[in-house]
Amino acid sequence: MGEELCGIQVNGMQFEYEIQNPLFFEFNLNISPGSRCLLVGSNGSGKTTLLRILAGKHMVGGRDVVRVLNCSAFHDTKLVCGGDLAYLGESWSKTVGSAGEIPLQGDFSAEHMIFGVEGVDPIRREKLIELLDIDLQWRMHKVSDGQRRRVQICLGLLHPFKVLLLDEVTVDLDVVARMDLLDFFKEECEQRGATIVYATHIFDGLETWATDLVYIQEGTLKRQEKLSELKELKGSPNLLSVVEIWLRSETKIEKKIPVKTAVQVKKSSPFDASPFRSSRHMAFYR
Ligand SMILES: Nc1ncnc2c1ncn2[C@@H]1O[C@H](COP(=O)(O)OP(=O)(O)OP(=O)(O)O)[C@@H](O)[C@H]1O
Repeated sequence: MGEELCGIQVNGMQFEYEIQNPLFFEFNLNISPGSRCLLVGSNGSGKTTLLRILAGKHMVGGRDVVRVLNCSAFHDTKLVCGGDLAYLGESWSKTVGSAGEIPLQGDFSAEHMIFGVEGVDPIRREKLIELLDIDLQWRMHKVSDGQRRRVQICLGLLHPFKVLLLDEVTVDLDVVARMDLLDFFKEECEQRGATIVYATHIFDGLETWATDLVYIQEGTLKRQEKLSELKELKGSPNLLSVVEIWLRSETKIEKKIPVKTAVQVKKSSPFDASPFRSSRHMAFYR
């Protein structure tokens, strides 16, 4: 199969953060090229984890399990290095000891960062700077969250991606920037055949933007449909109300995990490994 015919395929994927409790088990997904696919699900359903796996940030199974553009998302590093696979997710941050993740606020100018990326088409760069209304003199330690986010998005889009994975990136943007960006993404799919997977809880304007929808619950694929064929959308005011009904009617999923995978663990108190176990340690958090 030629690369251009491939989008994203996941075949029998298993992934767990905790060995006795896989988040994804025998998970399959097929996203065709040129789609603008919304990834929906409640908090903790696995959207970010799935996008990070598709972005090659976790090694999951062998080379055949997670395929993007007919390459292994994790093993074929040329996907990301060459710019074909782009991921825009969590905001720039760094981990600082006990403070955890804090926003990265070095004194860099927007110009320094954007023009520091090599091999970029200057016309595409100008277009993105204008689209995102970026002032090249912005210093990253003195701008608002939304302004910093615009620079991050610009950097992520400088190379003409073939597959773009978006994790709630428009959340800090004002309504104009968000709508302009969505129009740009639509253009990229229609003109270049790019594929986009977009995880979000904000559905405004997405009924006409998206072509496909994937709904997951607790790591299980519940629905995958063309938006134009989504029956519920015909009888509902908007996508928000359709998704709201799905999420409100969720019931616990029992995963059929083979006994040898479901390692039996000794019953222990949830506080055994907790930093809050000792009241002496709690003093740090007062
Ligand atoms: N680093 C981690 N270690 C252990 N468990 C994790 C880790 N990250 C996520 N999880 C768990 O995996 C599950 C899926 O999390 P994930 O962040 O993928 O969900 P999500 O659908 O993106 O949620 P949200 O809508 O809140 O962003 C959650 O139950 C979460 O607690």
